[in-house]
Amino acid sequence: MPSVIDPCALPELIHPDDALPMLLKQVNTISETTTLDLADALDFVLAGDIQSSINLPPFDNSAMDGYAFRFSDLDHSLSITSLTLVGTALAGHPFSGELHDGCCIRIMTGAPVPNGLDTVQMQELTQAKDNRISITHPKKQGANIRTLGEEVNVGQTVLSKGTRIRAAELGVLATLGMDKVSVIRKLKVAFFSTGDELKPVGTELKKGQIYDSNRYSIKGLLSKAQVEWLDLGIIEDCPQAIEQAFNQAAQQADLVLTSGGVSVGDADHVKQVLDKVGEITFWRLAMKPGKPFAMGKLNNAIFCGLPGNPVASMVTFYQLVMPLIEKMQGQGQNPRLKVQAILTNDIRRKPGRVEYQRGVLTYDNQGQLSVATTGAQGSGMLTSMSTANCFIHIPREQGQLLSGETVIVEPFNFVLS
Ligand SMILES: Nc1nc2c(c(=O)[nH]1)N[C@H]1C(S)=C(S)[C@@H](COP(=O)(O)OP(=O)(O)OC[C@H]3O[C@@H](n4cnc5c(N)ncnc54)[C@H](O)[C@@H]3O)O[C@H]1N2
Ligand code: MOO
Repeated sequence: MPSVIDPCALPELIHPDDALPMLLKQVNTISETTTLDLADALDFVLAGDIQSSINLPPFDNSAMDGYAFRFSDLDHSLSITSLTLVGTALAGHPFSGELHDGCCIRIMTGAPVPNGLDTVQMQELTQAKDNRISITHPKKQGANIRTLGEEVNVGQTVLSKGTRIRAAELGVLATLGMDKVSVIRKLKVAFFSTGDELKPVGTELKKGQIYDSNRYSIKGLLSKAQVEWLDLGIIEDCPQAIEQAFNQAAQQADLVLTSGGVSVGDADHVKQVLDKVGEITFWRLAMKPGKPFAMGKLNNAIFCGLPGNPVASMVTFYQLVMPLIEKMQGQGQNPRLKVQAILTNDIRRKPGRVEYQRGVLTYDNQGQLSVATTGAQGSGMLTSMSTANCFIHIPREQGQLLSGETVIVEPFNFVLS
């Protein structure tokens, strides 16, 4: 029984592992699709399965620069056979001459292997003298040939609905010869910061004011998530102004994100306004940072209220909003990689909330994964996110941790890197 509990860990707080399915249950995938030129499709999500209309490779071709011949023409009582050179095949320029017994052709990587020849030997294992080529025997018939359809057959499903088109998928679609692709339209996300203390960058600060950093980190995250975003700026701590911004955001977006004003302070109006003009699905999670995270609905839009503390807003975006965006965009959930690592410093903490400490994960020359925290973990210290390459996941009931203990680490994926 732990002696001291985190005073912020009220019993009614929802475990983030329970919050995520609740959150995902509230959202549907966008049904509208659009057809794009392949060149414009990067980072969109496929609206349907992709079946190949061709075989890959479309013809037998050489995997090496060398010589093509019939395996049966080799004298298998020897280890080297001399064959007669009768022509050349280059990529894009097939050989079209006669092939008699005991002949070979010079062939380059990617060139079609003529009907009747069945094996290629790489140039380095051959010797050319005039039109005679001495070939060191390959181990087997068919060596160094990439055969028709060995990767993909006509009609085969190559990519599934819900796949995000990354560089590799763009290339795969091009390999299939597709110039157009049907995708799910981009999610529209509106966001604003709340807080009378917030000033835009490029202006001068008066006493008590700070710069609005959250709109920038959230914009960065939204850009990585490949959504269409609408920045509604900084909204003052005034219920009427927040209500007006909510209405504007909900008219234009599928998802409305705010930062700040979701805790219990006298100027924290976001939750009350949401309660008035929309509906609250849940509020306050047993997570650190990120406790006051709120989720709800604003007319047809989904609402997520991120806490104002800059690290809390990024952590809740990554842990909760990102999976929600993935679902709304029709993408399968990206499984988050988690690994075990040896902690190299003590962590003092009280049980009560799941914690996402910022860490630096390293792989040492003994083949060991080690992790150190980035230092002070205040949820206002955004430099801790910038220094980190991973989260150290600490379970709700865990008390302090000592150097040398094994911890679970979640390396940042492309959204945070
Ligand atoms: N009595 C309690 N106080 C607090 C609690 C609590 O449970 N009881 N929770 C704490 C936790 S945990 C968090 S996280 C914060 C979150 O509060 P809010 O979401 O209401 O955020 P604000 O009060 O508006 O701001 C918190 C903090 O962050 C700064 N901030 C806000 N917006 C931005 C921005 N866009 N860019 C940069 N920095 C921002 C703001 O100035 C405050 O310092 O509440 C705790 N309090
Ligand atoms: O722990 Mo709060 O959730 O970020 O400061």
